[in-house]
Amino acid sequence: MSVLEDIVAGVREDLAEREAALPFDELKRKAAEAPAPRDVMASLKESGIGVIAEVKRRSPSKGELADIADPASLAKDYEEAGARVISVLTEQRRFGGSLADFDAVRAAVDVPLLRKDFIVSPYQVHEARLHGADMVLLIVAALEQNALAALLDRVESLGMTALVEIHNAEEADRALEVGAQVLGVNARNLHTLEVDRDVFGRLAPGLPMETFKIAESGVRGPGDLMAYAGHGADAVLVGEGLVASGDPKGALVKLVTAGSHPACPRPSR
Ligand SMILES: O=C(O)c1ccccc1NCC(=O)[C@H](O)[C@H](O)COP(=O)(O)O
Repeated sequence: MSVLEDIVAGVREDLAEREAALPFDELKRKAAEAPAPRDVMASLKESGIGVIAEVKRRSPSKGELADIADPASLAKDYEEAGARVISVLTEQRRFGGSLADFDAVRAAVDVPLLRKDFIVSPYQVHEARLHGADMVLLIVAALEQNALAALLDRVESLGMTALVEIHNAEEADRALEVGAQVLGVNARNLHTLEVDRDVFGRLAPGLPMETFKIAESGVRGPGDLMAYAGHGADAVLVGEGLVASGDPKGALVKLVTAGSHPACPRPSR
């Protein structure tokens, strides 16, 4: 079983428990009453290279990353430092995240929030909405094509933005076929868990100019952000480089400053 299959199997087990506790129809009814989603693209398209800052406790590749006693306080630091979007991992078994973390962050900040999880069912999309998500991650490698199309449609029909994650040209084709407009190129190989920052530079030239391109994983400092920007990234998504830095707010300020510096390459549209 690959790492991804293993994670998804656990996600499905946990999901079954939540579905038993709160039936889908009831969840949908409640989610429909949630405040409207924020405009993620308006935030991401502000000038410069935006930073999506992640609340990430641990990971399959690195184990324990940071003891985040107060995710709300971390998120406030991210907001003050200029995060365009805050990503909150809600997968429990391998990342130590939770919907409780998401709720704490939602209550603390006003910036758009990304629910970062392994989404395999419409239930999780409505659940994200119920908890105040504005953006939802869809990982192409974790989904059959029909499911990818249906989930993308579901996310958009609820007024949220889908971040469609790809790792290679075949996944890029699949994402484009279903009409994805916001593409996350993840440098982390889901089989080996190794990070290869060159993946973005290899894939980006083949992606339509009008798509919004987010470089995910491997940003450890301003140099990595600048390099991704040089290859056409519109934004970067950063977890470990912030939470394991010892000074997440300071580390994010450095990235945000680099992303808005006149010397930082800008995507040409
Ligand atoms: O982070 C992992 O080890 C991992 C393993 C398997 C699937 C996904 C994984 N990470 C999810 C992410 O996409 C990252 O949290 C995100 O891109 C930030 O990466 P980083 O800045 O390198 O922490």
